[in-house]
Amino acid sequence: MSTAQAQREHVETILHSLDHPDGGEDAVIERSWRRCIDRYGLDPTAPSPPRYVPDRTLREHQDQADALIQVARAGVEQLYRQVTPLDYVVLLTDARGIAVQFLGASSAQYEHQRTGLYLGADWSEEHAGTCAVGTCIQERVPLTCHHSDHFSAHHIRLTCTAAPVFDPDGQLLAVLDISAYRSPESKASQTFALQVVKHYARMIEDAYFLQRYSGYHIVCLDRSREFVQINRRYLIAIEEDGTLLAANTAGRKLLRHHDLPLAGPGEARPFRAWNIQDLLDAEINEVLDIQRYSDDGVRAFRTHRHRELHFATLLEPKRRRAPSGQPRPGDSSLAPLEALADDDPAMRDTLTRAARLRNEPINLLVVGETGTGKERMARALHDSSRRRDQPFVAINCAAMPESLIESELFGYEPGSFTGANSKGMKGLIAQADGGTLFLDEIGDMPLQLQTRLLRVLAEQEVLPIGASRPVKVDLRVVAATHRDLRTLIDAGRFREDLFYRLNGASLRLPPLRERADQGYLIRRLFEDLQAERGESQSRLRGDAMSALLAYPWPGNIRELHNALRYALATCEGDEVVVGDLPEECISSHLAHPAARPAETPDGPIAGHSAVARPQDPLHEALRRHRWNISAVARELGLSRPTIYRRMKRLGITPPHQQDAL
Ligand SMILES: Nc1ncnc2c1ncn2[C@@H]1O[C@H](COP(=O)(O)OP(=O)(O)OP(=O)(O)O)[C@@H](O)[C@H]1O
Repeated sequence: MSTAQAQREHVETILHSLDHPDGGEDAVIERSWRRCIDRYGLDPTAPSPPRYVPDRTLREHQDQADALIQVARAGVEQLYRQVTPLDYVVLLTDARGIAVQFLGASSAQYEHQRTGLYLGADWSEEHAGTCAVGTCIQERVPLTCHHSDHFSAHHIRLTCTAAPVFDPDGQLLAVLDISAYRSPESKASQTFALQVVKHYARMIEDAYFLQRYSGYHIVCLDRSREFVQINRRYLIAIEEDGTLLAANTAGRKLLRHHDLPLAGPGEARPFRAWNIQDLLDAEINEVLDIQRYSDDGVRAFRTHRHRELHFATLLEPKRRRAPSGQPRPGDSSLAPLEALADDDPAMRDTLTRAARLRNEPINLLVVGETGTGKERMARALHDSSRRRDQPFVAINCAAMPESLIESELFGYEPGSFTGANSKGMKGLIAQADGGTLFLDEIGDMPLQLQTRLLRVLAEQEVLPIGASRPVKVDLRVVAATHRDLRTLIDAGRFREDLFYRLNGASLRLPPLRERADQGYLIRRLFEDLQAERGESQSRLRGDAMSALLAYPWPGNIRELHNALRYALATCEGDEVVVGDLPEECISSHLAHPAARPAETPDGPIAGHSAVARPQDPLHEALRRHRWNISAVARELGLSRPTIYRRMKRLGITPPHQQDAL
């Protein structure tokens, strides 16, 4: 049959089946065809060239799926090795159907790209019509979309089999797909493909689950004693007291079967409402001590509800906060990165990525608001990397006068321009040879220098001003910006090709106001300042700490740093108390935490004005205590002379003295 004839027949089949739905075994496909017509308004006869997202969008999708891609890598490669002799390619898409990982024979790259079986292709049903990935996303089930199951007549030579990968909350995370251009006519020929893809999707899902809950006890259950150690069918993560935290897909089914419905999409009951003892007829100690009380690390328990026999093993928690890029236990080289944060989830994700990337031969872009610690991150990356004994050279592209940037960066030969040093100068880029070049505020680099920098990065060599021969350099570049480089690119102020060179991967730093580990940062900054002042006696009293924690910090860690520096400089003795903090922190402490003075976005901390306003905290406290200086001193933790000094500085005169003036 000719292709045109096959396509015509295909369209007729679709239209006929929509008029006479039989709800048979291909009900999933029929539902999808109906969506294509009714919901997306697609036409099966219309040409449907593959749709690719732009490179930068692909990179965003890959960044978002990074944790999964890393975990899935070994599984995807293993699957590819199994199916490549049968001429399949392997795709991993995110939950929106964008292919974020692809493995296929490079000799057929043109065909892959033409068909859309390639990185960056959009296989959502809305765009591609009925297809394995898109329909799997809609239906949330493994399926094969074979030949004319595809909605578009242009896809009918393909056979594609996909299975969903769910995250521990039951949300769709990704879709794993294998596809081939040639296959037997019968759909039954793909039964084995379906089993294989389901198997690998489950392996990836479980690996992701184990990694995400590696800081907790994980109970592994199976109906067979022999298999529980190797199969680990049901995985349930629990707290020390048995509270249920999460379960893999099979585990969630098991719990539902025992009338313990868990919060998944659309389910109301929160996970933490249950305890492992609601499922198993066992004391929590018996579960946590499985290893101790059995020879082979396996114990049998019955379920409460159906008295079913299950065999259990237990995975012990690993250290909770270690970035997963940690190569071997006890590796102290990660300490500089580890020190940047405590238990803030966004920072932990960034640090995990940073740990993984620290020795990769790619350039990194650190993004975040002003003062969120971008330079600190660049330094920590350097100190954690194999380049740590080589130079770290930091350049602020915004602070350097434009006329100097070129010579500072690239250096110059003796006598190459008027005013130049007669001995010539080694540029900063060459000084960073072997180490890390940190380019801060890269968005402010003039366009003409961007072109030269691009050449340095592409060729790994630098041409000093006035020199005829370039000098080889071995660089790892970490660039940072608080600007949206994409907007600058669109405005023609930043070179897109340079952006891609610099953005081998990006690391995002959250603003201070969103960080959950503010207490940790305060303690660290306080210690740093003490070290800077060469002292170690001072301590931060509880009320000062509470005031700092309650203060609604904006995005900038530098403001917090300045507040502590001010407090250490003005405190009496070796204790910083709430009254030593800048006025606005005291004010916020005394009033409601939300009553925040007007912000000065990038400037220094406001509020050190020499003239007291009636709403100034000291003024307020004095009025509240009816000008009883001892009471105010007690509340602010300051001595009476300090209160008097501050009153003088702020020009505050008690009412009873005003008459005397
Ligand atoms: N994780 C951290 N732990 C302790 N101090 C930090 C941390 N991150 C930043 N700081 C401190 O906050 C201040 C600002 O940090 P840094 O200069 O690295 O920020 P930045 O984002 O590069 O700033 P800018 O946008 O102005 O260039 C510095 O005083 C730094 O020491």
